[in-house]
Amino acid sequence: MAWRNRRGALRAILSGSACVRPASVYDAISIRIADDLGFPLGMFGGSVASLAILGDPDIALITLTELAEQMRRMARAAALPVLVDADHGYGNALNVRRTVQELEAAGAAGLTIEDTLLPQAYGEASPQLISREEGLGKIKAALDARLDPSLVIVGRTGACAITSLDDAIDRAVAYQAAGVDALFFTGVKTRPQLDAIAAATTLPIVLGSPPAELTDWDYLAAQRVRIAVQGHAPIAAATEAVFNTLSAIRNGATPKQLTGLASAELMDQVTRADVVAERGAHFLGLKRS
Ligand SMILES: O=C([O-])CC(=O)C(=O)O
Ligand SMILES: [Mg+2]
Repeated sequence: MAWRNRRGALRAILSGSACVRPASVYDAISIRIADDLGFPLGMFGGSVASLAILGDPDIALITLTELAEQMRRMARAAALPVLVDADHGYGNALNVRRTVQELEAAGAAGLTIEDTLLPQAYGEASPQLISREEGLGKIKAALDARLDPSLVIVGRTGACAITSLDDAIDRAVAYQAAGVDALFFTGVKTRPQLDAIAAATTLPIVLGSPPAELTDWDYLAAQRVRIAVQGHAPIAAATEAVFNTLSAIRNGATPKQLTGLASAELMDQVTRADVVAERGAHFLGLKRS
């Protein structure tokens, strides 16, 4: 089955020896561009899902149905494997099971479940974690829900930035023992922190948007970091482009005066115009121009 190939490709990254920098993807066009540019992996962040679908910041207003539908659209548009940020799994451990089922059916190659308390708690300005026990229950539920054993389940902890490095390691060791395929850490700031994490665990590591001190890919690879997320610049670039284009039009520019637009060739490429024309000829009796 085609999904299995994508999941196999993500597994090959995790079991390889290099540190991959995924493309931040969020819709059908962005995943096709990432695929055409030769990225080996797409990352569908919860923050960009919120932006692309709701135009909202990353505050857990998005629903599982909306996330899964967007993943389905991307999986249809390109075969690039996608690692989905499934946040806290959209509820408790039983909701996590449902989240895994929906994202698996939508064609995700893998997904991450994190231990951040979401949505934000009443009266708490700074992020909180759920307990280690509840986090572990969610991870076990995620593993239990998987029908295709090749679907990659990543246990993610934000403890480094919220509680402590020791807590992050403690949680990761528990997720590892439960059987996750990889460990995702956010908030790791220094080499000694990463060294300690790598020494205490054995699974492949995913790092969320690492700081400058952690951008030597060979060093990261040597610490078993297989995926280093690079933020989500493409949707910011797209927002700037739409803003500039609409500003110019609003200020009186004619279509010919606009700059920074995709060429006709690029638009044909992202819409797979050749393939569509081929199908039109085969199935609809259309003459190719
Ligand atoms: O997935 C990432 O790169 C970080 C994250 O949690 C998000 O953007 O929602
Ligand atoms: Mg997120």
